[in-house]
Amino acid sequence: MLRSCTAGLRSLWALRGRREGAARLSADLQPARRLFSTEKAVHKDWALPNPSWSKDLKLLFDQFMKKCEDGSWERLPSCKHTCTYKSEDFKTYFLDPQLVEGEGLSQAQLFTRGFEDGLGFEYVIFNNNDEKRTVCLFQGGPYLQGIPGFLHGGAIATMIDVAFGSCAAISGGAVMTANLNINFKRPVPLCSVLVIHSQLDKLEGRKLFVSCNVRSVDEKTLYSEATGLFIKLDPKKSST
Ligand SMILES: CCCCCCCCCCCCCCCC(=O)SCCNC(=O)CCNC(=O)[C@H](O)C(C)(C)COP(=O)(O)OP(=O)(O)OC[C@H]1O[C@@H](n2cnc3c(N)ncnc32)[C@H](O)[C@@H]1OP(=O)(O)O
Repeated sequence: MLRSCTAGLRSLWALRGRREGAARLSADLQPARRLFSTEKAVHKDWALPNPSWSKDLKLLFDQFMKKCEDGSWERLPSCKHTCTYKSEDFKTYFLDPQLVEGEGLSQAQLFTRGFEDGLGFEYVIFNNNDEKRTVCLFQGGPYLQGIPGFLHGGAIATMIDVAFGSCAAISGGAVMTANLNINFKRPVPLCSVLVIHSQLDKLEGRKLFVSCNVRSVDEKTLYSEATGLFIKLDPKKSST
């Protein structure tokens, strides 16, 4: 497995630079764009297949895109730079403009999108609004290694947080993680594809309780289970 990962690494480096092409604006993005209302049309969407995606990831992606056809599911676009966090919604809560658009932040980018193709976090999230749940398809690349040959627990936690964040934001708007609890049940082989099923369990005032399980592509292996608490930011409170 590691050998194929290393071989993949060589071809991945060859792909450097390809991702900075023109923005892809396809019709299937339109429903999800409602969440990202302040996004400029020029931002590239990273939650789309690239040559580093494994056959398994592409297959699952296609299956979920089919589910989007009747409108029950939607694919969430993903930006590398600030379109999510610089949204007007978040500015409301961070009254000090330095925090969201200070000069020192010109290089800021979303942590999970900061790697070259295939080396770090490759993922896409699909949302089912009626059922208040999301499915995140995630391929963890070689730069996310923890113990040799396996994904770092922090990388898994990060992906769970992102999946939870999306699930909670759909119901709560501008939310932040207050608590995460993860049970790591099996080590995850590096470069494998994971399916993270998240759901909103309870909404209690500003508190959104979410849970998820992390499984293999064939759903037979349960790698992790987690719960989280997200808090809808209160416009009357400044978070600074
Ligand atoms: C519209 C835009 C869409 C955008 C589309 C986004 C797509 C998304 C994709 C990316 C997704 C990335 C996902 C990364 C997400 C982070 O990485 S966020 C960064 C990590 N988190 C933080 O830094 C948060 C730090 N903590 C804080 O700032 C504050 O504690 C919080 C969470 C904002 C809450 O503060 P607060 O608003 O003052 O709330 P507070 O009154 O203290 O508590 C409210 C209630 O929650 C309870 N509570 C608060 N904290 C806890 C806790 N830890 N445990 C238990 N209960 C708690 C309180 O007891 C209280 O309960 P009640 O008394 O109401 O019953």
